Amino acid sequence: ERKCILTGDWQNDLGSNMTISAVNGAGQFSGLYLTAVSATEKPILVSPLNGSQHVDNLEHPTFGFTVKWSFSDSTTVFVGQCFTDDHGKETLQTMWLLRVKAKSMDDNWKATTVGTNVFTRIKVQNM
Ligand SMILES: O=C(CCCC[C@@H]1SC[C@@H]2NC(=O)N[C@@H]21)NCCc1cc([N+](=O)[O-])ccc1O
Repeated sequence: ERKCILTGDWQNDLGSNMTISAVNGAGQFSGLYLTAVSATEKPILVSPLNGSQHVDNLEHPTFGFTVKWSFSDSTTVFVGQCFTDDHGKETLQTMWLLRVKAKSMDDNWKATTVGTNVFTRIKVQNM
């Protein structure tokens, strides 16, 4: 009964922020991701994301998206589900895979890390 469309601004437990644009009829979306943490010394920059969510049954839809990091040769894919509590508060429960560029095939085994992130909506303070 409570709908969860991913459009809007989100923050996760690491303090990273993401803005998801309009979700089209097919459930596809794009957006921007500003990570609060990184595993590289390079300056962190806003990075593009693309993904899709289920829109057939909007109750607690699953989704996935890919962040192509603009400041390092690495990629993260997030997959998860949107949950809405009895007060209408939405959370995104996700797991991610971060793939870094291995120097050689010998280093391929250690090039992917996994983790979880929970996102909540950033409420825009009204004046
Ligand atoms: O750090 C990044 C980009 C930001 C990832 C932020 C993550 S995404 C999941 C989690 N959730 C969230 O919000 N932020 C974090 N790329 C790896 C850099 C790197 C490291 C090594 N190395 O360590 O060897 C080698 C080559 C490399 O290119």
